[in-house]
Amino acid sequence: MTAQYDKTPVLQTKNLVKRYGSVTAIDHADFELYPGEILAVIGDNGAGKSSLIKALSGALIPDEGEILLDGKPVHFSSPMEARALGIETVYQNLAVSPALNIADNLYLGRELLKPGILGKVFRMLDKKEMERRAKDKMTELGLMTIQNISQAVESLSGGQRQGVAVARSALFGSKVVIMDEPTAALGVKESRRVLNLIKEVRDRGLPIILISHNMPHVFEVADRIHIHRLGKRAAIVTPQSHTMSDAVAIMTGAMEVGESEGEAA
Ligand SMILES: Nc1ncnc2c1ncn2[C@@H]1O[C@H](COP(=O)(O)OP(=O)(O)OP(=O)(O)O)[C@@H](O)[C@H]1O
Repeated sequence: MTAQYDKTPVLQTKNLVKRYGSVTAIDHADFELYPGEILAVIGDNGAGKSSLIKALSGALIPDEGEILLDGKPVHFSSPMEARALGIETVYQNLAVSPALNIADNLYLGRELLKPGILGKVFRMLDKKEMERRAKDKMTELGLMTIQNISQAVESLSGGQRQGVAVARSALFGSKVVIMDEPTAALGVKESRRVLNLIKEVRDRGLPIILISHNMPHVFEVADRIHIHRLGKRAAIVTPQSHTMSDAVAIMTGAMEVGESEGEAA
């Protein structure tokens, strides 16, 4: 799926504000994610990226401003509420349970149950169906180098674990997948796999917000790059319009991007 910038943004903020005492972590921030794109969010430490992403994933309640999903205002008071509307987040510290197997991890907290014989009270886990669907999703994403769906996650490499977390987000995220530093803890080869996986998820129709400090990774996979500075968007650039050093200069305030260039926030 190619990016559709003429459509209504899938996820958007208008004038979003979050203050912690005297610190304004989100300062009237505007943000747009369009269908079919990988949007990278970059910024210096403390620029407010995490706060913005937390607001979009329901982990933080903003003080002011609006969040719109498919053009309609939404109010999340917990990550569960955002998830219920199709916004899945893959956190940096990987919410996978090492002792459980791959299929169980994919369905953790959202287990499938067998139709109840004794009504809804004593329903059993539908292990077979969970394994079947997990296998389908892992195969679809090209992740079935992981041989056995009932393999414990603790026996997987860091990249494979990240793959399980990404597969889970692709399985349940019906609107948006947010990935927070997905390659931060990975080696070169494993990062490559995860980057390919991110592109695969985008190509299958789910837009992605990628938060990363890794400029080469950002410039490799992003369709657009949202540069955050001092609590709000400083610019939108693309890997074609700007270099990595331009992006760093915009992040630090050494370069300003003017409206006339048509790329400014
Ligand atoms: N829970 C909190 N309480 C008080 N201040 C906070 C809290 N969370 C964030 N901040 C402050 O808000 C500002 C933005 O922080 P945030 O973590 O969103 O930035 P970031 O761009 O994600 O940084 P990093 O790249 O270092 O993770 C910082 O000044 C930070 O100290």
